[in-house]
Amino acid sequence: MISVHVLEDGLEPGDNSLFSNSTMKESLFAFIHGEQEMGVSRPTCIVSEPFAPWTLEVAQRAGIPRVEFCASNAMSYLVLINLVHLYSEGIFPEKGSPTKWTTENPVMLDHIPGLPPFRSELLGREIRFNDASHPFVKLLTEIVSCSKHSERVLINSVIKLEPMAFKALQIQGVKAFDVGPLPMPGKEESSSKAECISWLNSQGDHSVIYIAFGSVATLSVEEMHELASGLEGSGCSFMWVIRKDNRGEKELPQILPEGFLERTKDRGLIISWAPQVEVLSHRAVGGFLSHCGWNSTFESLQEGVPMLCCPRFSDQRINCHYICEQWNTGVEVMRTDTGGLERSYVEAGVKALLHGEEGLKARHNAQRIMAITKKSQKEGERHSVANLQRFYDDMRALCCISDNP
Ligand SMILES: O=c1ccn([C@@H]2O[C@H](COP(=O)(O)OP(=O)(O)O[C@H]3O[C@H](CO)[C@@H](O)[C@H](O)[C@H]3O)[C@@H](O)[C@H]2O)c(=O)[nH]1
Repeated sequence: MISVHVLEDGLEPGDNSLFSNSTMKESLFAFIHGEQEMGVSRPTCIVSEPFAPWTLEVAQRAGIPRVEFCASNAMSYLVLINLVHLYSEGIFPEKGSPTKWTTENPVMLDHIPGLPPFRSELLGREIRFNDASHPFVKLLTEIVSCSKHSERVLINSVIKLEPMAFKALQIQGVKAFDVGPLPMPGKEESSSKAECISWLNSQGDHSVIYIAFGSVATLSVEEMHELASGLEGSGCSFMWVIRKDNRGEKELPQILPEGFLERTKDRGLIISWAPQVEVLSHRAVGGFLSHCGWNSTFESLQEGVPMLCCPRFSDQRINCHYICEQWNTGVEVMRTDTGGLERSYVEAGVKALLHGEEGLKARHNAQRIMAITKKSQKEGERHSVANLQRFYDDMRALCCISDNP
């Protein structure tokens, strides 16, 4: 049974200072201490997000282990804990000096022990730093140090999908456990479920492109226009999630090209939140245009749906690399020189995925991976469940907790 306790964080609404916060530190310690006093349900460990290194100090004060949970995959975790090392190798140009590498002119990085060389552009612009005093670099240094003190790292992935990254973690001494895929909690607006499914029921097999950018990434109005025009030009049916927070106070006609809704009303459905897993498992869905968030990537693989990749930031480039180059379960939308969306590229990508040779191959590979996932589930011994149990047993042993305290 899971019981949820809400702790005081001392933050103003909208303040996301998760990384270091003394109120949270004290609240968490007081909570653990209180539970320990009561004895019956004393915590065995702290399971912490890597980006909250302050939880290590709380765990040490409470005398319990800290374990990390990585909501993304093993490769992303590996990159995270090696970034400071990459910075110190000088792979990022000094301010003012000519760029050593760019997206257009990538170089191969071979600095991560245990990992084959990978293309530099997998590391997005937002994490390319050359200044050791930058707050992000300082945070990373703390993350790396805490990671070394973590008993285990639970990763929301499966080893069969990324054996090399798990191997590299092992080589680097990280005790990584694959515990994915973990189910995602539903969201309130799933009341659109009946509408979505009934609309999909009226569409042909594999004829619909589903478009969603997860819960964080947003598109500018210009990008919305390019995406909409590309969809229109493709002539394909589409289901498009435009979150309320991505349109603010504006109504749909204000953020989409003039007349777009009217012209596409017979073949398009726009909603503010979809029952994504149900949508992906529907026979009518032929492809998923996605930002490549890890959960979306995983869900698409589990349902055998090929992807049209449009990564935005963070681990999404790594996920896109897996999709397009390792598993071959999708294709990437071409970008403009400045990295933006362009209608003709969107149109070409949608057509290629739904009707082209590349799309057919991607679907075939996605279905092959889906079959592997389903098979291992059927065998009843889901590796991840076994790993979670093993982790739990280990933590209990570490804390010397018996069943009858
Ligand atoms: O209309 C929608 C849109 C999304 N989802 C669900 O929301 C989740 C979205 O997760 P994900 O694809 O991982 O995207 P984000 O929510 O943006 O995830 C953040 O966290 C991920 C895990 O760390 C990272 O991989 C991403 O880069 C980061 O943006 C998935 O389970 C979807 O099924 C819905 O149910 N309905």
